[in-house]
Amino acid sequence: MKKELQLESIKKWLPALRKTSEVTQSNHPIIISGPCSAETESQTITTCKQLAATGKVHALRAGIWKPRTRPGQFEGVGDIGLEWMVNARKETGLPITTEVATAAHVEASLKAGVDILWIGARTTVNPFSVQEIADSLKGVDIPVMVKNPVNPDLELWIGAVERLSKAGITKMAAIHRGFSSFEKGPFRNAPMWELAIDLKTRIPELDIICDPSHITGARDLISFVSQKALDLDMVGLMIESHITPDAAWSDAKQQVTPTALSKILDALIVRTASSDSKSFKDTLVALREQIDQLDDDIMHKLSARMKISEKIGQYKKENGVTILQVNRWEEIINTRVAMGLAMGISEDFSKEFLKLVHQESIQIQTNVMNDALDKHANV
Ligand SMILES: C=C(O[C@@H]1C=C(C(=O)O)C=C[C@H]1O)C(=O)O
Repeated sequence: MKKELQLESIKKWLPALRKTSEVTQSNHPIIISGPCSAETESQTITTCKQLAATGKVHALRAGIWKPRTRPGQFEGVGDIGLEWMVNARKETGLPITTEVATAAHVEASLKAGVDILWIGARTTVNPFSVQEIADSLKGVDIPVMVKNPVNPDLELWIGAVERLSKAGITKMAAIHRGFSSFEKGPFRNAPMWELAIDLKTRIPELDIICDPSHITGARDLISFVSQKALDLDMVGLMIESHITPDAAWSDAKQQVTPTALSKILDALIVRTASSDSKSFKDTLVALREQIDQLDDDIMHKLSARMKISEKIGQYKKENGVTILQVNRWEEIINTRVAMGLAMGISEDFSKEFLKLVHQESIQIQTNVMNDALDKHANV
């Protein structure tokens, strides 16, 4: 059972940032950019000025306190960096945002007049830290963005939003930066888009921004992930930029120059969440009716399959035969995957889908074998 959300009102504040740039169309993504870390005053200010000159950036970011995996790496310049950011705002007129991980960071950022705060993935993961930040923000009306936790736990992500909401923060957004995974894939952090989709479903009023820099960890892949984020109706992108990315003191591989950022943004296709065209709507309705019918068929077939599995379970019980039948299962996987491939269904999808069906089938037979009183208990 999903727990009821403990949220006060969430106000949409990100769209108002559009007026800070030349790109003001209502569906255009909100772009937040700036260096991974503020390194020197000139690096910070020059990067920010070049970003502002593109006319495509709505807010400036820079890390001042950097959580690093191992000690001995560059851990940020500390409070002095806030002054540089404030100067960057003065030079560009753009709002500034930085990451806070402790009450002391919040205090320093508020004192300096930072416009927007964000909570990083390594902080969202820890309810003590999130609560400390929430407590330090009581009575303060500042926008806060919450990155997903490093592990794929939607409840932790939602929990952080709830803690801030209970502290009275109303201007919030989520940042999707991907999830650490043991198995290394093509990206630095696995996007696991389904978690962002689940968050959007659970809290529709919470805007989501994508952070393709941290998902990819590689500048060449940023365009691809950015486009996907827009096509999943995310409202904006946070992309790291640096005047000389290869010489950056942190995350060199994923930063881009302001010029490269501008090119990435120009190439993005911005689509709208809906269309007013009558013929589009009519066609969509007709196609969705076909999907409804097919889903109806699929659900009936699944139900029929589970009923047969239940019968098999009963029969196995009477004959003292085990539930799991590996040979039969292997045969099913092999034949269905081949069938799927011939029909244009990917191997990954067929395998995942069949695994779920098998799990449920085993569960049903387990219930039969054990005469489980509660048929829904996962025993
Ligand atoms: C249904 C059976 O039991 C299990 C479930 C299977 C299925 O859902 O297709 C296949 C093999 C068994 O692991 C069976 O033995 O046929």
